[in-house]
Amino acid sequence: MQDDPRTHLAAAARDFYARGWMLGTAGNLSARSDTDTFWITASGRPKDRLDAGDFVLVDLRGQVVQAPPGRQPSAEAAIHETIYRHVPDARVIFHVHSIEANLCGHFARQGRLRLPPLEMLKGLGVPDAEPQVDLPVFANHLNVARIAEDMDREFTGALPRVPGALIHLHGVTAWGPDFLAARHHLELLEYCFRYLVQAKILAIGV
Ligand SMILES: CSCCC(=O)C(=O)COP(=O)(O)O
Ligand SMILES: [Zn+2]
Repeated sequence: MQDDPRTHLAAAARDFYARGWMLGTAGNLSARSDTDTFWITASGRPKDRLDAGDFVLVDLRGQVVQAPPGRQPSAEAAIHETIYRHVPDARVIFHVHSIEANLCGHFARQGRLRLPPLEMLKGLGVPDAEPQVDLPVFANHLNVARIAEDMDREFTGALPRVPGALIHLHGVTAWGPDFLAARHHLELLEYCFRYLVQAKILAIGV
């Protein structure tokens, strides 16, 4: 049970809820199970109290493989599928709704958010001395399939240099090869967002 991905996902959700990133059932988390399937949070569940009955096993074509009674996969499972199909080393995906991520969408230009050139970017796999790195920003759509299609098109051209993406006025998604790396990537992106918001308030050019 200790190594059940659902245990790790529930613990991550409690942590993110406590940080104010998954309030009011917002967000969804997933982890690859084997080559073709992943566990994802069921839709509409409170993220501070998930248990094994709050996860659905789906395959990379969106088919439900195993679901507890009355549970549907996250409405945003198609976004997770798209990332798993394109990013071979993504095995854990965290999607959360923080205030700072949503404010930073307003700083994006032409579907890109320039990240601040901080030392912290090394933790996102950018070791450059003077980094100029953009995070992809996707339009939000009521029809989640459209977001996934936009992401599929973009990632078919090139994968983002950092393991994450923003959906405007919605939230951020970060991924990694394991639970710890995915959490670090999410924390580092959220740190960048807080920095950008503070820099704007202080009128510091980034
Ligand atoms: C109140 S959050 C609105 C839906 C959303 O964006 C989200 O992340 C949660 O959707 P889910 O179906 O995974 O519960
Ligand atoms: Zn969402």
